[in-house]
Amino acid sequence: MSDTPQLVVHRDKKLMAEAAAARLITKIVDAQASRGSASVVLTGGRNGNGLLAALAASPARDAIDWGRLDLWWGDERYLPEGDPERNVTQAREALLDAVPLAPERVHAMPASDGPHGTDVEAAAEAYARELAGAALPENHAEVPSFDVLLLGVGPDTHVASLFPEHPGVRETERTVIGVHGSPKPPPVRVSLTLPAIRAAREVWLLAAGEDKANAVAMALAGTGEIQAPAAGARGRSRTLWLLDEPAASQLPKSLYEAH
Ligand SMILES: O=C1O[C@H](COP(=O)(O)O)[C@@H](O)[C@H](O)[C@H]1O
Repeated sequence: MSDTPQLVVHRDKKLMAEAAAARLITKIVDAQASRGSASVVLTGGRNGNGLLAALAASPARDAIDWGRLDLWWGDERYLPEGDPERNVTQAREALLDAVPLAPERVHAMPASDGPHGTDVEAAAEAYARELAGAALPENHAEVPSFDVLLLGVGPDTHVASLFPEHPGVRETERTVIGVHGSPKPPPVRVSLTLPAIRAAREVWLLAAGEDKANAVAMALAGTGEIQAPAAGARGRSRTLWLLDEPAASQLPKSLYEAH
């Protein structure tokens, strides 16, 4: 596990999204070149969707072999298929509908009008089975060895749908959970847990805007993961925080160099 997070701070959120998109394209192309395919876990939220929109606008997106990319989600709002608040709906609008993905490699989390109906626990178990089925024996884990797992950081330090002091952030066994009573609407969600997140090779945390400054400072100042879930999101080989200057404004300047 990479214990020391790396920080990259960009001038503003547009540059941050463009630079993160360029970084992700390179990472996917490299993984496809060395392992034949790549796997990325997408996040919802403003910064995750900003990255996807920047990727859609980049001419370099054609360097990716879209048919050899697996997409997973870190969390989902448990709503009907096509609901505009679902993370997958927003990702489709930002990027996925514009690129030639293999449909069987787009692993959206279940919807509330799907086979599990309102039973979000059954939906979480089904997604956990799908992840376990995709894990290779050499991964020695219940989830695939994701190349990059993206996480938007909420103003309260939540990542995926793991909220401060909420039961989900204490989960140590399961890889996917149903979330009830989320402090941020909608109240019912599906989320990867911290153990599943920590199986990724690289975890990239995205935060832009002054409303994220306190959360970023808390998570990077040694606050525990129960109080600040973002502090518990670490990759096996790298943990990278991608910020804009307003989001980094409460960090000591000695921690980073602005780009
Ligand atoms: O609800 C969610 O919020 C977070 C952060 O969103 P943001 O708009 O404050 O950047 C996101 O990471 C998560 O996937 C999403 O479901």
